[in-house]
Amino acid sequence: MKFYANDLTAPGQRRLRPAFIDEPQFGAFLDAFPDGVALLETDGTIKLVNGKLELLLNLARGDLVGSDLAKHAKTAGTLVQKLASALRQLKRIEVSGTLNSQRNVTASIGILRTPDGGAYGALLTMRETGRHHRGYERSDHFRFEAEPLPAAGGGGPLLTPRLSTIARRAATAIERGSAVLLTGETGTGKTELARFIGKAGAPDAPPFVHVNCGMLADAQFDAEMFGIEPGSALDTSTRGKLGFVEAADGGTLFLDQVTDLSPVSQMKLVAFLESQTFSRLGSMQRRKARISLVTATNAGLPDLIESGAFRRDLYYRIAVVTLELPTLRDQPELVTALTAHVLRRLNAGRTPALQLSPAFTKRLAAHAYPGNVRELTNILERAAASTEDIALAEHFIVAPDAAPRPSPAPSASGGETAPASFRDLVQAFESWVLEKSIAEHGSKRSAAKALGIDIATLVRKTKRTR
Ligand SMILES: Nc1ncnc2c1ncn2[C@@H]1O[C@H](COP(=O)(O)OP(=O)(O)OP(=O)(O)O)[C@@H](O)[C@H]1O
Repeated sequence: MKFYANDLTAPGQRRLRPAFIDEPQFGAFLDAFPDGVALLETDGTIKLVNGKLELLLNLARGDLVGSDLAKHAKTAGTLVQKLASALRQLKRIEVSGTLNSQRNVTASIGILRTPDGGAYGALLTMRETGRHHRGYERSDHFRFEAEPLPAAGGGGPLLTPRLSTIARRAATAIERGSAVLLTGETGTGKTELARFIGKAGAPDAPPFVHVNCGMLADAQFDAEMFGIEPGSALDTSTRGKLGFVEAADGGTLFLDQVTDLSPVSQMKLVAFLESQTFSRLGSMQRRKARISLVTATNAGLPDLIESGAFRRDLYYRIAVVTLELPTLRDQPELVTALTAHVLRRLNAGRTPALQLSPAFTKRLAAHAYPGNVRELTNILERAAASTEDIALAEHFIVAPDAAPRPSPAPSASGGETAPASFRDLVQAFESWVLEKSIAEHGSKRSAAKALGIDIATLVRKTKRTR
């Protein structure tokens, strides 16, 4: 069987043989490949693509077949342009890069030749090497060389013995296919740890998809989590949409602030976790998801479950292994190590270098850090911004949010200041109630529910009181 035919319109040139392309078994054969594959004419016309390539490029088969490969560089990414120009020059090429679908790939163009050396087509292959979801924030990986705390594998979080044990337990649970729930106060490093155990950012790492559940409105839940089928009635872009679950396939789905999900979204999440399958919006096809599930919250889960704000059945599914991260005030060795680490970063390229006075260091050691690691970093960054060289006690500035709050009801005697108006007093009291409730319940959504007001009202009122 010949895979090519002489082109009648251009004698001497060969083209991919149509009969071969049209074989239905051949399409099924290509679809069975785990990598993206396409067959092309030497002029760049795409003749055949498999399902994996559609997914990688986030383009529908109908848009690809019959079109010029170069045409898709804008939508799919500049890497496609490199492949197209290599094909135009009939050159073999292998390139790596990130596509606009946020997938990291290695792709190649191989030229198909007849026994006499004439080119008659090309084979494009594309292999995924790891990916991150759009909107996902990559935090810097820390390289901490100083003793006594090692950074995980030369990058990732600084690990105290307690954090190391937690990381090990989490990794073992993930290996065994158990869902891991990370709890702990804000800024204790739940996200940092989730990234570490999910190997996020490492070369050739499996996908790690970070979903901030507080940003997932009910109306967008299905489209964001499960995606939109390309070409379906719901697909306004005609290219479909890659959902978080599909993007995490083969890697980790990290649901941050999972307690911020509304009851309806919680119910949908239970259904997905129960069946481990999902359908893209606009498609009936059930798809299997192979994901490791890691969730996190800084809210008091037992109270949320007790009050009915968080579904008990969802809790049992996500909390197969629950690990609580210790606070910074419980790990003085982490304060020392992080301080050295952050100072090194701040002093890179800074002259004169920032130094900490004994008084400043003493305050660092004595502080309670309600905002944990995030707060320590902020305190050091504030000091760096407020002094040229030496951070003195006066440069130890705690943000108003973390400082002890003044009494909500100003004294009626007024003292030296003018008495506040009734409206101001009411607003001050209201803001105190709201902030206390948010701190107690761990999220604005849960606080709104507990107070019996809707989330929009709460957000509006907290903005007004800032
Ligand atoms: N052990 C650690 N080593 C180095 N940096 C850390 C460590 N723990 C936390 N951090 C840094 O502190 C900041 C806050 O950490 P992270 O976002 O992981 O906290 P969190 O527990 O997820 O907070 P929240 O509950 O508010 O979402 C980040 O910049 C993170 O990189």
